[in-house]
Amino acid sequence: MSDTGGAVAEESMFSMLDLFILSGLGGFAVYWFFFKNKKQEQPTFKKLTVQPMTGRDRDPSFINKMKSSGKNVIVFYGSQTGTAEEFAGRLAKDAVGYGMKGLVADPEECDMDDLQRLPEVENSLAIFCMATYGEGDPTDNAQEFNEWLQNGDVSLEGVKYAVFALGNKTYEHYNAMGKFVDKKLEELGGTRVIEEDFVTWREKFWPAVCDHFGVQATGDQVSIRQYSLTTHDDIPKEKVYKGEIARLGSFRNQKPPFDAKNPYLAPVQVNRELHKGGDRSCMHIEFDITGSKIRYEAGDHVAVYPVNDPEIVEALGKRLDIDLDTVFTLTNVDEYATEEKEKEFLLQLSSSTPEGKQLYSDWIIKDHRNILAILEDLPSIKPPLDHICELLPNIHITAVVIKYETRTGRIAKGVATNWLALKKPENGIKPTVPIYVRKSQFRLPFKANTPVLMVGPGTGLAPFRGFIQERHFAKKDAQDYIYEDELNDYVNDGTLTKIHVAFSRDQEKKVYVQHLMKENKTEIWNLLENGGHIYVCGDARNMARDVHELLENIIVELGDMDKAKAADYVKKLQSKGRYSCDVWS
Ligand SMILES: Cc1cc2nc3c(=O)[nH]c(=O)nc-3n(C[C@H](O)[C@H](O)[C@H](O)COP(=O)(O)O)c2cc1C
Repeated sequence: MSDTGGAVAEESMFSMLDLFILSGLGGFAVYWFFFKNKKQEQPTFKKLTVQPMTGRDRDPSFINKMKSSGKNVIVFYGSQTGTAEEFAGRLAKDAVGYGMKGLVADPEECDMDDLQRLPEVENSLAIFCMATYGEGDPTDNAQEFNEWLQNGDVSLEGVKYAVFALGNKTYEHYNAMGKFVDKKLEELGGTRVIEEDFVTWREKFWPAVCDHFGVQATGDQVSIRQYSLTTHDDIPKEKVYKGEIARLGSFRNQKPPFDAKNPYLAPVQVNRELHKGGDRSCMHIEFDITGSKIRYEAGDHVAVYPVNDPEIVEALGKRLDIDLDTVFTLTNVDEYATEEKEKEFLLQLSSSTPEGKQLYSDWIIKDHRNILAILEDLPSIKPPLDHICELLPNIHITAVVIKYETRTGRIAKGVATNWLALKKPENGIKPTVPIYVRKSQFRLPFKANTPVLMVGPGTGLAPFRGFIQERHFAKKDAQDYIYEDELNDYVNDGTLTKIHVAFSRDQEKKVYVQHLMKENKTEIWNLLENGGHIYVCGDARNMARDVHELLENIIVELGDMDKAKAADYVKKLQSKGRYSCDVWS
């Protein structure tokens, strides 16, 4: 196979769709690689069930685990918000259709030195589903693996691997982590190659595995669903998970250290509106972390685990005739659609053909159909409850309350923000929210008097408040002018030299940060030449790109350089930590 270039796609609702049938969907920008050597040996193919390896049955030797459970495919994931983890689960399940046995593993819970021993398992294959964050950084659970690869003093001779990278094209360091893992594994001994979006990738992947091992697929159209429902009415309430992330009872019995798998139930101290009118809402929320031993530094990220809108959950239960208090465990199922037409439609929707991708983009993405909307519009579809639970959307954090009308006339609401909006302290009672803190590279320069330029439209202002407060301590139109009084105070006391505000939502005069930067180009150039730092926070898709382009243009004009030299100048700023971006799309 060869590298075909150009991965695709936007953020999506991938998780919902596969729900009904098939192999994945075009949804994520995916970059993948695969080995190319052909071997003749025959693997032993048996039927299997896939079990995730969790912290509870922790044996850091995944080789022992593979041997004892008879698995020959191990799928590692580097995941922050669950997408890569979900992909890993799907790939491990896929293996069934090809008579192989799959195991999902979190690199953080494994001794990665064991990778050298993979050839001890007959016909073995390691797949890596890796997401990228920040400035090409690994996810939290892949940090150690990243360092292990960087040290790179092992031989992976004989290790067959495939890397499947998850990312988003709007970021400069597109799929950096996946690319790095692939490159490193190859340097250490492995091989591969192909690059595609997930739908196409998955279709080509398993035939390629069969080809590699010189065997044939079973030919059966294996349903992706592995599990059916067994309900229980004899399990005591305290033995049932009620939203805890990993440890049963961890919400009742809170123990530090707090992290992604053990979030802290932080009391909401303040929840107030920042906009001074209009119908948009931007929340300011303060969590009390006293006594939690959580360390927060300006620039770090706070992650929140929200709960789904009870109205949607209730409607889903009703639509599927499910008692939502059911306690259940899982084992295998088949088809869900009884109407042949609806089945055909879903098959087309999830196919890798251009028409399938177009339909997906139109019917799912542009119409903003969530799980409930899909089920409402395709009445013959009856997936089991456990599958729905597996596929509920992941968490995204923003302080602007998301609510809009879709093309089908439904009101779509952001899960996290609408849930958070209700978390208001009242009469001395503070509602709690499961959170954890993720360290970031977004930091003020060490020297307190280094000049800095901070570009942060909208909620991009958030980390800068932390920065300004830090400096403040060291020193000892608009409806959406958020934190106006606070910022003016900082100008008055000299913590900030200047504030330029742009109101892009102003109907008459739309001003963007880019315009203001252009107007103040001399000031920016002087700041750069005097060792200043630039920070950009907020929208990655347009704003951060435009700002980058604009910086280069300012340098071309005032630094009297050609475009290539200016680009170089900016690269140097980045590598010296003088130009940092914390952006999202
Ligand atoms: C704050 C943030 C930063 C990101 N940075 C990058 C990046 O630098 N490069 C990239 O290719 N994708 C980037 N992404 C996209 C994610 O890698 C992508 O959404 C991925 O599917 C997330 O996988 P996960 O849910 O398993 O964590 C970023 C996403 C967020 C929310």
